[in-house]
Amino acid sequence: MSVLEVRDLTVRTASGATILDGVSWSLDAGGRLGLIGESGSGKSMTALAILGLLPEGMRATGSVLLDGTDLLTLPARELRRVRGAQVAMVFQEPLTALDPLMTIGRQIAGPLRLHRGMGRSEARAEARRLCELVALPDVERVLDSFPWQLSGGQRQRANLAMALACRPRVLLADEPTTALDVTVQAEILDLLADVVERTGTALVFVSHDLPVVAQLAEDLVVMRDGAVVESTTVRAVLGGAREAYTQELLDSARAVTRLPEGTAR
Ligand SMILES: Nc1ncnc2c1ncn2[C@@H]1O[C@H](COP(=O)(O)OP(=O)(O)OP(=O)(O)O)[C@@H](O)[C@H]1O
Repeated sequence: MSVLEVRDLTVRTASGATILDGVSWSLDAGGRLGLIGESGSGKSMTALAILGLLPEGMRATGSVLLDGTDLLTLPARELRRVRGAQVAMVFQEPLTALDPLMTIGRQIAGPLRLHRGMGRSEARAEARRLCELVALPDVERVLDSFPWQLSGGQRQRANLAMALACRPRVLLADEPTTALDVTVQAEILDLLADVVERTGTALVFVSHDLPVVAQLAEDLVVMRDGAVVESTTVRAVLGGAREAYTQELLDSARAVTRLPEGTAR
Protein backbone atom coordinates (compact mmCIF):
# COMPACT_ATOMS: atom_id res chain seq x y z
CA MET A 1 0.00 0.00 0.00
CA SER A 2 1.61 3.27 -1.03
CA VAL A 3 1.73 6.13 1.44
CA LEU A 4 3.05 8.67 -1.05
CA GLU A 5 2.41 8.60 -4.74
CA VAL A 6 3.83 11.18 -7.12
CA ARG A 7 2.00 11.12 -10.43
CA ASP A 8 3.06 12.97 -13.55
CA LEU A 9 4.56 15.79 -11.47
CA THR A 10 5.55 18.65 -13.76
CA VAL A 11 7.01 21.95 -12.57
CA ARG A 12 7.38 25.04 -14.71
CA THR A 13 8.82 28.46 -13.99
CA ALA A 14 6.85 31.66 -14.59
CA SER A 15 8.69 32.05 -17.91
CA GLY A 16 7.58 28.56 -18.97
CA ALA A 17 10.87 26.65 -18.49
CA THR A 18 10.27 23.03 -17.51
CA ILE A 19 12.04 22.07 -14.28
CA LEU A 20 10.33 18.70 -13.72
CA ASP A 21 8.78 16.75 -16.55
CA GLY A 22 6.19 14.08 -15.71
CA VAL A 23 7.88 12.61 -12.62
CA SER A 24 6.07 9.53 -11.24
CA TRP A 25 6.95 7.13 -8.43
CA SER A 26 5.41 5.70 -5.33
CA LEU A 27 6.59 4.94 -1.82
CA ASP A 28 5.16 2.14 0.29
CA ALA A 29 4.23 2.72 3.94
CA GLY A 30 7.43 2.22 5.94
CA GLY A 31 9.45 1.92 2.71
CA ARG A 32 12.73 3.62 1.86
CA LEU A 33 13.18 5.26 -1.50
CA GLY A 34 16.36 6.85 -2.77
CA LEU A 35 16.08 9.72 -5.23
CA ILE A 36 19.34 9.94 -7.11
CA GLY A 37 20.83 11.90 -9.98
CA GLU A 38 23.58 14.39 -10.70
CA SER A 39 23.42 18.05 -9.70
CA GLY A 40 20.52 19.87 -11.37
CA SER A 41 18.57 16.69 -12.15
CA GLY A 42 15.54 17.90 -10.17
CA LYS A 43 15.81 15.94 -6.91
CA SER A 44 15.41 18.92 -4.59
CA MET A 45 12.65 20.42 -6.70
CA THR A 46 10.75 17.13 -6.42
CA ALA A 47 11.05 17.25 -2.62
CA LEU A 48 10.04 20.93 -2.49
CA ALA A 49 7.06 20.34 -4.82
CA ILE A 50 5.85 17.53 -2.53
CA LEU A 51 5.93 19.92 0.41
CA GLY A 52 4.38 22.82 -1.51
CA LEU A 53 7.55 24.84 -0.94
CA LEU A 54 8.60 25.60 -4.52
CA PRO A 55 10.34 28.93 -5.15
CA GLU A 56 8.12 31.90 -5.92
CA GLY A 57 6.61 31.78 -9.41
CA MET A 58 7.02 28.02 -10.01
CA ARG A 59 3.89 26.03 -10.64
CA ALA A 60 3.36 22.30 -10.17
CA THR A 61 0.84 20.13 -12.02
CA GLY A 62 0.08 16.42 -11.75
CA SER A 63 -0.59 15.00 -8.31
CA VAL A 64 1.14 14.22 -5.02
CA LEU A 65 -1.06 11.77 -3.16
CA LEU A 66 -0.44 11.33 0.55
CA ASP A 67 -2.63 8.47 1.71
CA GLY A 68 -4.82 9.30 -1.26
CA THR A 69 -5.13 13.07 -0.59
CA ASP A 70 -3.70 15.28 -3.31
CA LEU A 71 -1.35 17.78 -1.67
CA LEU A 72 -1.14 19.88 -4.84
CA THR A 73 -4.79 20.88 -4.63
CA LEU A 74 -4.97 21.24 -0.86
CA PRO A 75 -5.79 24.76 0.43
CA ALA A 76 -2.75 26.50 1.96
CA ARG A 77 -4.05 26.21 5.52
CA GLU A 78 -4.56 22.46 5.29
CA LEU A 79 -1.23 22.01 3.57
CA ARG A 80 0.47 23.74 6.50
CA ARG A 81 -1.18 21.22 8.80
CA VAL A 82 0.09 18.31 6.70
CA ARG A 83 3.60 19.72 6.46
CA GLY A 84 5.51 18.79 9.57
CA ALA A 85 2.71 16.66 10.94
CA GLN A 86 2.47 14.06 8.17
CA VAL A 87 5.38 14.84 5.86
CA ALA A 88 8.51 16.23 7.47
CA MET A 89 11.84 17.23 6.00
CA VAL A 90 15.48 17.23 7.02
CA PHE A 91 17.66 19.54 4.94
CA GLN A 92 21.30 19.52 3.93
CA GLU A 93 22.47 22.34 6.14
CA PRO A 94 21.21 21.83 9.70
CA LEU A 95 21.65 25.50 10.64
CA THR A 96 19.26 26.83 7.99
CA ALA A 97 16.38 24.80 9.43
CA LEU A 98 17.01 25.88 13.01
CA ASP A 99 16.02 29.22 14.49
CA PRO A 100 19.26 30.79 15.83
CA LEU A 101 17.42 32.70 18.57
CA MET A 102 15.50 29.83 20.11
CA THR A 103 16.72 26.97 22.31
CA ILE A 104 16.60 23.45 20.87
CA GLY A 105 14.07 22.48 23.54
CA ARG A 106 11.63 25.20 22.49
CA GLN A 107 12.14 24.37 18.81
CA ILE A 108 11.30 20.70 19.32
CA ALA A 109 8.41 21.54 21.64
CA GLY A 110 6.90 24.01 19.13
CA PRO A 111 5.42 21.44 16.71
CA LEU A 112 4.40 19.22 19.64
CA ARG A 113 2.30 22.04 21.09
CA LEU A 114 0.99 23.17 17.72
CA HIS A 115 0.21 19.83 16.06
CA ARG A 116 -0.19 17.47 18.98
CA GLY A 117 -1.85 19.93 21.38
CA MET A 118 0.59 19.25 24.23
CA GLY A 119 1.00 21.51 27.26
CA ARG A 120 4.38 22.96 28.21
CA SER A 121 5.64 20.22 30.54
CA GLU A 122 4.29 17.38 28.42
CA ALA A 123 6.01 18.87 25.35
CA ARG A 124 9.28 19.22 27.29
CA ALA A 125 9.10 15.55 28.36
CA GLU A 126 8.39 14.46 24.79
CA ALA A 127 11.25 16.66 23.50
CA ARG A 128 13.51 14.87 25.99
CA ARG A 129 12.33 11.49 24.69
CA LEU A 130 12.92 12.57 21.07
CA CYS A 131 16.46 13.70 21.89
CA GLU A 132 17.09 10.29 23.40
CA LEU A 133 15.65 8.65 20.26
CA VAL A 134 18.21 10.47 18.10
CA ALA A 135 20.97 9.65 20.62
CA LEU A 136 21.82 13.23 21.58
CA PRO A 137 24.16 13.20 24.57
CA ASP A 138 23.52 15.22 27.73
CA VAL A 139 19.90 15.84 26.80
CA GLU A 140 19.06 18.50 29.42
CA ARG A 141 21.99 20.65 28.31
CA VAL A 142 21.09 20.22 24.63
CA LEU A 143 17.47 21.22 25.25
CA ASP A 144 18.64 24.49 26.84
CA SER A 145 21.25 25.19 24.15
CA PHE A 146 21.02 27.49 21.15
CA PRO A 147 21.91 25.92 17.76
CA TRP A 148 25.35 27.59 17.62
CA GLN A 149 26.30 25.89 20.89
CA LEU A 150 26.04 22.42 19.29
CA SER A 151 28.32 20.58 16.84
CA GLY A 152 27.19 20.01 13.24
CA GLY A 153 26.30 16.40 13.93
CA GLN A 154 24.34 17.35 17.06
CA ARG A 155 22.44 19.99 15.09
CA GLN A 156 21.44 17.43 12.48
CA ARG A 157 20.31 15.09 15.26
CA ALA A 158 18.24 17.95 16.69
CA ASN A 159 16.73 18.55 13.24
CA LEU A 160 15.84 14.91 12.99
CA ALA A 161 14.21 15.02 16.44
CA MET A 162 12.19 18.04 15.30
CA ALA A 163 11.20 16.35 12.05
CA LEU A 164 10.04 13.24 13.92
CA ALA A 165 8.19 15.20 16.61
CA CYS A 166 4.79 14.79 14.99
CA ARG A 167 5.33 11.17 14.00
CA PRO A 168 5.19 11.91 10.29
CA ARG A 169 4.15 9.19 7.84
CA VAL A 170 6.93 10.30 5.48
CA LEU A 171 10.34 11.81 6.13
CA LEU A 172 12.05 13.61 3.25
CA ALA A 173 15.81 13.87 3.75
CA ASP A 174 17.61 16.05 1.19
CA GLU A 175 21.37 15.38 1.28
CA PRO A 176 21.21 15.46 5.10
CA THR A 177 24.85 14.53 5.59
CA THR A 178 26.60 16.48 2.84
CA ALA A 179 27.57 19.36 5.13
CA LEU A 180 29.09 17.05 7.76
CA ASP A 181 32.52 15.48 7.95
CA VAL A 182 32.92 11.85 6.96
CA THR A 183 32.78 10.11 10.36
CA VAL A 184 29.80 12.20 11.46
CA GLN A 185 28.11 11.46 8.10
CA ALA A 186 28.33 7.73 8.77
CA GLU A 187 26.88 8.18 12.27
CA ILE A 188 23.94 10.21 11.00
CA LEU A 189 23.21 7.68 8.22
CA ASP A 190 23.20 4.84 10.75
CA LEU A 191 20.97 6.88 13.01
CA LEU A 192 18.55 7.69 10.21
CA ALA A 193 18.29 4.02 9.22
CA ASP A 194 17.73 3.02 12.83
CA VAL A 195 15.16 5.72 13.57
CA VAL A 196 12.97 5.18 10.49
CA GLU A 197 13.04 1.46 11.20
CA ARG A 198 12.01 1.90 14.83
CA THR A 199 9.32 4.48 14.12
CA GLY A 200 7.99 2.88 10.93
CA THR A 201 8.40 6.18 9.06
CA ALA A 202 8.65 5.95 5.27
CA LEU A 203 11.79 7.63 3.94
CA VAL A 204 12.59 9.55 0.77
CA PHE A 205 16.34 10.02 0.73
CA VAL A 206 17.66 12.54 -1.80
CA SER A 207 21.31 12.31 -2.79
CA HIS A 208 23.74 12.47 -5.70
CA ASP A 209 25.82 9.83 -3.94
CA LEU A 210 24.89 6.26 -4.89
CA PRO A 211 26.94 4.50 -2.16
CA VAL A 212 25.21 6.63 0.48
CA VAL A 213 21.77 5.91 -0.98
CA ALA A 214 22.62 2.20 -1.20
CA GLN A 215 23.18 2.13 2.57
CA LEU A 216 19.70 3.38 3.31
CA ALA A 217 17.27 2.80 0.46
CA GLU A 218 15.55 -0.22 -1.01
CA ASP A 219 13.84 1.39 -3.99
CA LEU A 220 15.67 3.75 -6.28
CA VAL A 221 14.41 6.46 -8.61
CA VAL A 222 17.09 7.74 -10.96
CA MET A 223 16.60 11.29 -12.29
CA ARG A 224 18.20 13.30 -15.04
CA ASP A 225 17.25 16.71 -16.48
CA GLY A 226 14.03 16.88 -14.47
CA ALA A 227 12.73 13.47 -15.57
CA VAL A 228 12.84 9.91 -14.25
CA VAL A 229 15.41 7.75 -16.07
CA GLU A 230 14.34 4.57 -14.30
CA SER A 231 12.55 3.28 -11.22
CA THR A 232 14.38 0.29 -9.85
CA THR A 233 15.82 -1.14 -6.65
CA VAL A 234 19.23 -0.74 -5.04
CA ARG A 235 19.70 -4.50 -5.20
CA ALA A 236 18.97 -4.64 -8.94
CA VAL A 237 21.28 -1.72 -9.73
CA LEU A 238 24.21 -3.18 -7.77
CA GLY A 239 23.78 -6.33 -9.83
CA GLY A 240 24.01 -4.30 -13.06
CA ALA A 241 21.98 -1.29 -14.11
CA ARG A 242 19.44 -1.46 -16.93
CA GLU A 243 19.89 2.11 -18.08
CA ALA A 244 23.22 3.40 -19.36
CA TYR A 245 22.91 6.58 -17.25
CA THR A 246 22.40 4.57 -14.04
CA GLN A 247 25.38 2.41 -14.97
CA GLU A 248 27.46 5.60 -15.36
CA LEU A 249 26.49 6.66 -11.83
CA LEU A 250 27.39 3.19 -10.60
CA ASP A 251 30.75 3.13 -12.41
CA SER A 252 31.77 6.54 -11.13
CA ALA A 253 30.74 5.54 -7.59
CA ARG A 254 32.78 2.31 -7.86
CA ALA A 255 35.77 4.28 -9.08
CA VAL A 256 35.94 6.23 -5.82
CA THR A 257 34.46 3.87 -3.21
CA ARG A 258 34.18 0.22 -2.31
CA LEU A 259 30.60 -0.17 -3.42
CA PRO A 260 29.94 -3.93 -3.43
CA GLU A 261 29.21 -5.83 -6.64
CA GLY A 262 25.90 -7.60 -6.89
CA THR A 263 24.69 -7.20 -3.31
CA ALA A 264 22.60 -4.64 -1.52
CA ARG A 265 23.00 -3.25 2.00
N1 LIG B 1 14.86 29.26 -7.93
C1 LIG B 1 15.01 28.66 -9.11
N2 LIG B 1 14.57 29.26 -10.26
C2 LIG B 1 14.70 28.67 -11.46
N3 LIG B 1 15.29 27.48 -11.65
C3 LIG B 1 15.76 26.84 -10.57
C4 LIG B 1 15.66 27.39 -9.24
N4 LIG B 1 16.22 26.52 -8.38
C5 LIG B 1 16.66 25.48 -9.12
N5 LIG B 1 16.38 25.65 -10.42
C6 LIG B 1 16.68 24.73 -11.54
O1 LIG B 1 15.91 23.55 -11.35
C7 LIG B 1 16.63 22.43 -11.84
C8 LIG B 1 16.59 21.31 -10.82
O2 LIG B 1 17.29 21.72 -9.65
P1 LIG B 1 17.37 20.87 -8.32
O3 LIG B 1 17.89 21.78 -7.26
O4 LIG B 1 16.10 20.18 -8.08
O5 LIG B 1 18.47 19.81 -8.69
P2 LIG B 1 19.14 18.72 -7.76
O6 LIG B 1 19.07 17.44 -8.49
O7 LIG B 1 18.54 18.75 -6.40
O8 LIG B 1 20.63 19.21 -7.71
P3 LIG B 1 21.64 19.37 -6.47
O9 LIG B 1 22.11 17.98 -6.13
O10 LIG B 1 22.72 20.24 -7.00
O11 LIG B 1 20.87 20.02 -5.35
C9 LIG B 1 18.02 22.91 -12.17
O12 LIG B 1 18.11 23.04 -13.57
C10 LIG B 1 18.11 24.25 -11.50
O13 LIG B 1 18.93 25.12 -12.25
